[in-house]
Amino acid sequence: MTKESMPKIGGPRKTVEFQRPTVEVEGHPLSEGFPLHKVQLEVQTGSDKGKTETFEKPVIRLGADPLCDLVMTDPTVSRMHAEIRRKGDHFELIDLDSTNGTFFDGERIKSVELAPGDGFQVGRSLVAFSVTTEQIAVPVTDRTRYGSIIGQSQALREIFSILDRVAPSDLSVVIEGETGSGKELIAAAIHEHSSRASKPFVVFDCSAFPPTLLESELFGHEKGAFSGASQRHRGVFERADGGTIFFDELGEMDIEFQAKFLRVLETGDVRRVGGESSFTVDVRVVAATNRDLEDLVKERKFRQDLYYRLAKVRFNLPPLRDRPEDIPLLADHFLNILAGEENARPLMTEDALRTLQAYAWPGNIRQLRNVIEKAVAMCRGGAITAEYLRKELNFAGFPSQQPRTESVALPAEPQQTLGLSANGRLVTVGTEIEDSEGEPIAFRDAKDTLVDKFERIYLENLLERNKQNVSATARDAQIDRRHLYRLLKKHGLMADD
Ligand SMILES: Nc1ncnc2c1ncn2[C@@H]1O[C@H](COP(=O)(O)OP(=O)(O)OP(=O)(O)O)[C@@H](O)[C@H]1O
Repeated sequence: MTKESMPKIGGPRKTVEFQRPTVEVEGHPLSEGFPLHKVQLEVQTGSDKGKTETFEKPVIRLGADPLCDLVMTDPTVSRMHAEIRRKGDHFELIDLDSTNGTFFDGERIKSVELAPGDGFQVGRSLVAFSVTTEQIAVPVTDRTRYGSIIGQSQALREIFSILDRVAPSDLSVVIEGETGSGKELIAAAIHEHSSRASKPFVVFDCSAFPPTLLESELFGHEKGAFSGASQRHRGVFERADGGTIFFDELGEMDIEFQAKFLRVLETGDVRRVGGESSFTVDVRVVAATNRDLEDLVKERKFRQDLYYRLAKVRFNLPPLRDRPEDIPLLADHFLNILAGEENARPLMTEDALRTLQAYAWPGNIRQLRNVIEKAVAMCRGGAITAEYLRKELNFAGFPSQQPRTESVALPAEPQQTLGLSANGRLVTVGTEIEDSEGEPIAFRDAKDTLVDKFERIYLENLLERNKQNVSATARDAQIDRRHLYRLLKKHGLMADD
């Protein structure tokens, strides 16, 4: 390694520009506030005439029972008479087998879709239904924890604030972020903080099934529906009824299948493969992707209507290297949970912590956890030192494994280079700030170019070291094999098939 490319660990850290996470709620940036939809019910006739209440809940129950949300004294109203359910953008009025019935447009109904401005009748009382939308400013919370998600960076605290609002609603959520950055953990926390918490949370990896199997995996199949279908199979939607489905790697879902998927999301009606009739399910959807879905939509690899249906709330979860402030808390948390007994917990020196904060973490928090797990075993009861970590993180001797040098993304010194030494080669990647026309390059574009170059060099070298063995390369890089395949394809290092 040349002197120039030696990392300066423990030196003063220059300020790296804080990148706000992109958080959009129903297409509006969070900075414009959070649109909160409230349902308003006004009783217009009968003994409760004039009673007006607003609700934020996904299910509003009307009846004579004091446990109902809108409690009515009209003697023709049953104890649990009817309920209004929010289903994504829609609202449904459902009669709960009341004695005197629920009426809409003069007809007794079992269930009907309600639009703002509609009126309906429970027993003899007429009720007006409306929806109000308020823009609510979302302050950044002081909390450093949301369920089991830990972090104190401004990015995470903003996300905690929005989760506070979003989790109890039934809004579908799309989380974008690199592998290992905590997308599944956020999905699980959303479920745990919703009224669905006691119902199933089912994870479905869209990249794990070929297009031909997607339908039977998601919707189930009847016995004999196709050769090999020796039993009736309950699909993911059926198993998750009442709960939440987390669709991981959503960007990988076969485009042909997306129309069917969207139909089920819109209607809640599922038909098993080979089945004669359909049944209704009620699920909330949280999805994750490490690709930019908007780009996929532009490239016509992802349906726009499905994107709009799912991305009611969209988070961009920043990679760990962009939120080093989270590392001390995360390191402490992992030391606590991984050390077992207190006296087995090694100390972490300040220099060691700074080393962790200077490192680029291609495998994000998953990799941090793995490194600490190993350190706990190796340094049992002693100290985790910067020296140990440097060795450990340099173990493969590859570029990304080097702790970050101060020359990365330093706005004041734009022409500095990131020296990457691998297999005796010195690779220099410029952090250009101007294009060939002399026009400034946006921070994001410059960073993407640099990261692309880095990914390619890193993968080429690691593959070479592992004699092109993909499994070994994924293991050394501490990334998921499927993610590695995608990166290899992206950089043309592997044939498409
Ligand atoms: N903020 C956090 N606090 C505590 N643990 C975290 C945090 N973020 C991630 N983790 C832990 O890091 C590991 C990886 O997280 P997770 O599986 O949620 O990432 P992911 O983005 O879904 O990854 P992939 O894209 O590869 O599926 C898990 O063990 C998770 O518990």
